[in-house]
Amino acid sequence: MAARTVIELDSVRKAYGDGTVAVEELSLAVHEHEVLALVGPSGCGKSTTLRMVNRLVEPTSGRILLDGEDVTTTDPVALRRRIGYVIQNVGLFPHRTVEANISTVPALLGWDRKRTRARVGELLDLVGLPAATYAKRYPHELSGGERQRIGVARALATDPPVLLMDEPFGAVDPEFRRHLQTEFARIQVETGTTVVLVTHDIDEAARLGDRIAVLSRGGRLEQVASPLAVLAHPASDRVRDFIGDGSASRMLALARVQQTDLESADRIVQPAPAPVRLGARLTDAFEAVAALPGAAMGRVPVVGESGDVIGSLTADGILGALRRAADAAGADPGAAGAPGADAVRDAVEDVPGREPVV
Ligand SMILES: Nc1ncnc2c1ncn2[C@@H]1O[C@H](COP(=O)(O)OP(=O)(O)OP(=O)(O)O)[C@@H](O)[C@H]1O
Repeated sequence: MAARTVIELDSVRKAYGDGTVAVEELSLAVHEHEVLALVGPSGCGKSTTLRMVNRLVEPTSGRILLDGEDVTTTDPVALRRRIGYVIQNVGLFPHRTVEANISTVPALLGWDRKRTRARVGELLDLVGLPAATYAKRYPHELSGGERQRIGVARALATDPPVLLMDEPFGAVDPEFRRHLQTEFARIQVETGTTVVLVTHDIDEAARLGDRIAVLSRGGRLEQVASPLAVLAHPASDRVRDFIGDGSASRMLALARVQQTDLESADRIVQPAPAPVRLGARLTDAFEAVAALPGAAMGRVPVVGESGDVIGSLTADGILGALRRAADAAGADPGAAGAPGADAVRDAVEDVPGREPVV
């Protein structure tokens, strides 16, 4: 069954007062429960697009529908209660405690104290910051990453069906950013919230997005597809330029080890290296194969759900898996020069023990 469309942009255009065209004839549908990552170079209209959905910016022409209802005819205050909004640096109220910050919208909606307090506790648990420690703190008593998480908790307070996030992890250092991304992915799966995530970081988009929409300057939609399809088969030179190098490693992170990638377990050299699980990310399999000493002939055992060894994986198996992933994403993996195939070839080039790829 086709996913339900929650947000629909229909030929939306935004020209600012000074004549700058930020968004040009943009048509795009966001499906229920998905994370749609909106990416593109600086100034390509990502934030403008996001802010038109919750009416912080009014479109010049075109229509934006939320659950089939034209947002321009919806009361903006009522609209924003249905749409959570998280921005970089969060914008927490500095003189209010964490608890009061998260309670902002519930208070506007007239929730009683008991219900609000229970909800604050739930949300703090959800973002991994226990109420006993954090509820009474002020924003200046939190780290940047903690503030960011409170921003997410605040945006989710009334369980909005839609969450708009504008560079939500932009202000934190790379290592913690990764951690927040993992947390966010977990929370999104748990809540099922439909999310539009603006980022200029293709890795973040590939990691978190169910689909990626790539915009180019002037707010033109270049491609909207799954992360693998975008990485393996960029629709235009502008998309290819934006993705830049490194798409093989991103594809490794997105594809999984499947039964068809395996060879027999017979040739595993003893003592056997630590196994990889069927269904593991190719990144993990790649790292396991790359770490093998030469004597192991570049072969790791693969275990099934029961923990039994069901086969072995080599660098060529990983290459095959990447080609399959590229294939499934729409590229022609066999074609010389197909971006997926080239990227894959480069990715496995230095793995010890692999046969040369002909
Ligand atoms: N209020 C405004 N008045 C005039 N031009 C604006 C205004 N806001 C944004 N713009 C312009 O519209 C274009 C799109 O801006 P927008 O902020 O939507 O891009 P973006 O893709 O989110 O950029 P970034 O990644 O740098 O945040 C830019 O050229 C910007 O200068």
